[in-house]
Amino acid sequence: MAFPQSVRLVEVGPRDGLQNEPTPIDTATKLELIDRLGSAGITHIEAASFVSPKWVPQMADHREVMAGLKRRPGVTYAALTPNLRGLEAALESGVDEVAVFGAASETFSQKNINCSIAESLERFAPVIETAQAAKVPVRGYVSCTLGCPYEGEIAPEKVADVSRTLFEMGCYEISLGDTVGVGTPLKAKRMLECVAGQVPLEKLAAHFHDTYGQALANLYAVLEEGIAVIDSSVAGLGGCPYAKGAAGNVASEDVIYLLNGLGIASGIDLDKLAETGRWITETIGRPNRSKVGVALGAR
Ligand SMILES: CC(C)(COP(=O)([O-])OP(=O)([O-])OC[C@H]1O[C@@H](n2cnc3c(N)ncnc32)[C@H](O)[C@@H]1OP(=O)([O-])[O-])[C@@H](O)C(=O)NCCC(=O)NCCSC(=O)C[C@@](C)(O)CC(=O)[O-]
Repeated sequence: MAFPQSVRLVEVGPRDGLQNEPTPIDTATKLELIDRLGSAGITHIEAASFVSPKWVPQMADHREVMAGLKRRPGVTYAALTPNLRGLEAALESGVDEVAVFGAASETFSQKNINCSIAESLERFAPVIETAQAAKVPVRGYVSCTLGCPYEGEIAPEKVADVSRTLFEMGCYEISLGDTVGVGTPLKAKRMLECVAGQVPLEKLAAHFHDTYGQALANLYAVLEEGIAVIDSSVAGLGGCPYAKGAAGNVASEDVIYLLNGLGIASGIDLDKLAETGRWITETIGRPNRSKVGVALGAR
């Protein structure tokens, strides 16, 4: 395979990036972040998560976030919906797209959504059907594709199995999560090859965390295989509440710098994005984990 000509960036900072923050972040800050990301040219933003506020308190203002969006034409505002209750609330809030999130690890599934993989798929079936009836596209996440914080190694065949099931159930795209950021390039390539044997490559996305500093190298490996959708988080914000020690997603700024160097189009203004990364990290008092963002800020 060859590199894709263009990549669609799915910005998950307002959701994955903020969901694990220990101190409350006000809705106005989340809304300004989303607006700035849109102004930098990002066309796909995961804005909220309709999960239980007992499980993830930081996402409790999902309705207020959706209601307060300054919607930009051409931008998709998406949200996570783990069950029918979350979906119904998301649809009432006018969401453009929803996502169900499963795992390739039984233990992670239990810790994250309190059910087995099989039970999660049963739970997602009516979510997908109802969303489709409302003409709202559904994305499917698979966590722990390159390793699990509880079980260690995960067989690529297991990842392929869950991915195929979600795809056949009606998810239009499957996002492959290296939830704990333990992957390395060859492993990422092999996992992708295995999954692409079951789900068309153009329906797959890479969602890599950067705990071990391998995320950009892993992305390069899967870009070479033709992956054309990448999830990332501005300033590398984030971490999963149910994957202790996991760092944030690969930083969006670093991904765009890599893509620019490869001549792969993204339509994103790197300077505006980097400025947004510096603004949000200063506002919430977090280190900026984008090397590109820090370097551009120092010029
Ligand atoms: C799925 C559940 C709800 C099951 O949780 P449960 O306890 O099994 O379900 P339940 O039906 O018994 O509900 C428990 C409580 O939550 C309420 N509840 C139930 N559903 C909702 C809802 N939709 N919205 C608001 N409230 C809800 C429900 O009413 C009840 O409240 P109580 O009666 O105790 O007062 C729970 O486990 C949960 O919310 N988990 C979310 C975990 C999460 O958000 N994790 C982070 C996102 S995944 C991720 O980051 C990975 C990803 C996607 O980025 C990819 C990667 O990197 O790998």
